[in-house]
Amino acid sequence: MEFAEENSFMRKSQMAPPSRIPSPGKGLSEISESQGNARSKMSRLPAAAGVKHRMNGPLSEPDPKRKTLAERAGETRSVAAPTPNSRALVRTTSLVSAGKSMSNLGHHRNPSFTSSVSSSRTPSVSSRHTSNGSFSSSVGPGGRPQTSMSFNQSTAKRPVSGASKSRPATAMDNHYNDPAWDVHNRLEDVEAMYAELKQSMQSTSSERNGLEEAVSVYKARIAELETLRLQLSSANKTLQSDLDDMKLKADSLQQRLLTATTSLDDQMRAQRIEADEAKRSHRNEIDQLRRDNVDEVDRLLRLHRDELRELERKAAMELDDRLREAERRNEAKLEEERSRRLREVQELESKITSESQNLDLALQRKDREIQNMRGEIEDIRGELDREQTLKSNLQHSLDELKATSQKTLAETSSTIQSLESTVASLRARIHFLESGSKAQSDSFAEMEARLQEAVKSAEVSKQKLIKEETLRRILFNQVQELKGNIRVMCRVRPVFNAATEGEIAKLSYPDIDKESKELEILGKEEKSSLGNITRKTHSFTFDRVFGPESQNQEVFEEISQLVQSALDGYNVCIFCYGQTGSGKTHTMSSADGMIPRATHQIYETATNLKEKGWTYTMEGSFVEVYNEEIHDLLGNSKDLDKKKHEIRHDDSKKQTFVTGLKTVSLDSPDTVETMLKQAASNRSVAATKSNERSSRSHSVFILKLIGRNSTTNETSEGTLNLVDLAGSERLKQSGAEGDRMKETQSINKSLSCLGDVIGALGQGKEGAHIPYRNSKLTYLLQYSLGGNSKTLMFVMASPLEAHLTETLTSLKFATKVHNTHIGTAKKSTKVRERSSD
Ligand SMILES: Nc1ncnc2c1ncn2[C@@H]1O[C@H](COP(=O)(O)OP(=O)(O)OP(=O)(O)O)[C@@H](O)[C@H]1O
Repeated sequence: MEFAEENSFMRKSQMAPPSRIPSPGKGLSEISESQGNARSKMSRLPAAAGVKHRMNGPLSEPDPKRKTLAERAGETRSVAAPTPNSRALVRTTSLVSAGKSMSNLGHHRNPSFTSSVSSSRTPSVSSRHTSNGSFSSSVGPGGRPQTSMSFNQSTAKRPVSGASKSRPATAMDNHYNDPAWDVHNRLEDVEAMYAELKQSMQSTSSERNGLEEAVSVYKARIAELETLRLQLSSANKTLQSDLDDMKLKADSLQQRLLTATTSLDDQMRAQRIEADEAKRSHRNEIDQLRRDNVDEVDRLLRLHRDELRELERKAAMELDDRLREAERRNEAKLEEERSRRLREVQELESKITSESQNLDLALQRKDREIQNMRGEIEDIRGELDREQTLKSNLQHSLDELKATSQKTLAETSSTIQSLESTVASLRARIHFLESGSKAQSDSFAEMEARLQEAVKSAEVSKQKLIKEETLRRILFNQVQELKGNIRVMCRVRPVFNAATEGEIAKLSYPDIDKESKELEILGKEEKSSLGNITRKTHSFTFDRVFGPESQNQEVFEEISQLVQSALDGYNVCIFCYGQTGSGKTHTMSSADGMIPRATHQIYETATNLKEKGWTYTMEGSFVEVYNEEIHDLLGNSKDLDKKKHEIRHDDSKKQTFVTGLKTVSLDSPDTVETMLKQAASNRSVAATKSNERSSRSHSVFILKLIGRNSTTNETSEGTLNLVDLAGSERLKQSGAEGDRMKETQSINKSLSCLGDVIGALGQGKEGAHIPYRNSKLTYLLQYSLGGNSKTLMFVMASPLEAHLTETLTSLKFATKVHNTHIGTAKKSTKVRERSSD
């Protein structure tokens, strides 16, 4: 706003800039000077015609060398005011000039003043012209416009002018020379001229007064303008100082802006660093959290599994205990009861025996008594017969005897009755004893019912276990997915003989005491353009790094979870990648390598899963991919390089078959050993034909696991592929020729295709083309790479300096694979390099 006002002020002041206003003083002095010049020139000019030209010159055409009024406006005013004389001398021209100036001024400043001046000037000029015209017509034939000044000069200077001698004769000269010169008339003329001149003088003086008045007005105007100029210059100064201030302010503002920008940059940099730091720490926290989660889930799973196992064990033990206890109790009870019953039976038997003996004795006695009685009766009858005569006498005795025998008979029958009742009571006793064994059988039934109950609760526990198993499978798969569907682990083989194997590379394991995920390798010496020798430290991070001391057992612990995934119905691929002699075969197919360990685990787990309703069938096949051809390592060794095998895919079931391949049903862990031996022998037969077959071909052990749960009707089909890749150093086409060249090209092609497939899978684009068909190896593993399948790559590293370049190449390839994530997101890592002198 301040600026705008100042600018408007400037604009206003420019409307009448001092430089454009003709300074009256200047104008006057200018005219005076020009008049003076004209005068001096006139004095030198020979002809009046020349005077006319010079008189008009300054008025009509300003000398181009002279400074303009505007230029002079800035100069110090040193011109002296014109003297009255000079004013008088130049008044005519001054009038014209002043008139013009005033006219100009008037145009710009004071129209009223201009009109007054011009109105007063015009008649005067016209009268002057008239007089000049009449004068000139009277004094010269040229009719030149003569000024009073020129007239005076010419009249004053004529007699003494040297120029008269040379100048051409004028009318005047003729008059002088004319003898008929009429002095009287001439005097009259002169008087008339004088009167006219006087009149002219008067009018001139009135004009002069007007002019003076104009000059005073003009001076006032000058003073005003001077004040204005001073004001303007002070305003200018103020503006200048304001401008300087503003410049200073602008400078300081610029400085502050610069400082602010720098500090903003610093702040932004600091914030960016902070953000990076926060991001890094956030990422670390997430990783830590994920790891913690995985550990926690692992721990929970372990706990859960332990608990389940404990529960199962407890339930089984409890069941066993209860059964045993029940049995024991029943047995004891039974034994007790039996012995009691036996005792009772024995007692009864002994009782019965003794009673029957008593009865027998009594019967014998009674029999004897009866015999005796019968003898007696016989005796009596004989006596009766003998004493029949003595009948009357003896009749009485006979009656008595009869009565006695009847009494004895009654007694005997009562004894028999009592014996019969004893037998009946004994029978009742036996019956009672028989009813005791019924109670026993009731207790058996009760025990049976309890047993059934226990069996039922065992069945419920079993169902619970089956459900828990399904849940475990889901949770387990989630844990595996959290760990990433593609994992890369590194294993460094030990140095076998430091004396013969040469220099050992500088490998270090920075976090060996913590997570064992990092590996650092000091690279080869490099010479810079300045001649400095440096060695780069290459840092790698994988899911796990196994040092030279690691054993196959330790390595297997890391992959056992993936083996479990195969049992749970997922496709799993475990690769070994690295140069020849780096330990691929040792890790994969040695006696305690991953293949035998995996199959052992599968047998064990499958057995444990039986009680959860799962039954598994396992089929194994072992193939070799050599020169882009499939060979059956379990087939006849003679057919190894001859028989053609084709890969076929069942897209609906997402399964792969190889035609003409021998498949072995693995019903015991020993079958695997036999299988591995046969594969190794087939390879060694092939090795006689072209050296080192194992390092020139890929071997793939395929284990198909088909599970069925009779309780839940669930099924699962998983495949475990254990792949021992060809030596990666063959990627170098180092002068290989013939068969070797073909092998090299095949290995090169299949390994780069494997990288391409993993890379394409890692991009995770739905429906994107995955180049499985580009090599036999990737085509064979089509359904075991990508999708829900899980992949683990072991990168094998040699610890020798001589193998350093190959080792670094392998580790860089593995890092690329590690940075790929299939299915679930995972942490990305980089190969870090730092130089050291
Ligand atoms: N971690 C290890 N511990 C002990 N010995 C090992 C280890 N790694 C490798 N070896 C031994 O080193 C030798 C070479 O290993 P191996 O044959 O496994 O290498 P490779 O990478 O399979 O080679 P190729 O590509 O020729 O098959 C073998 O004698 C093996 O037993």
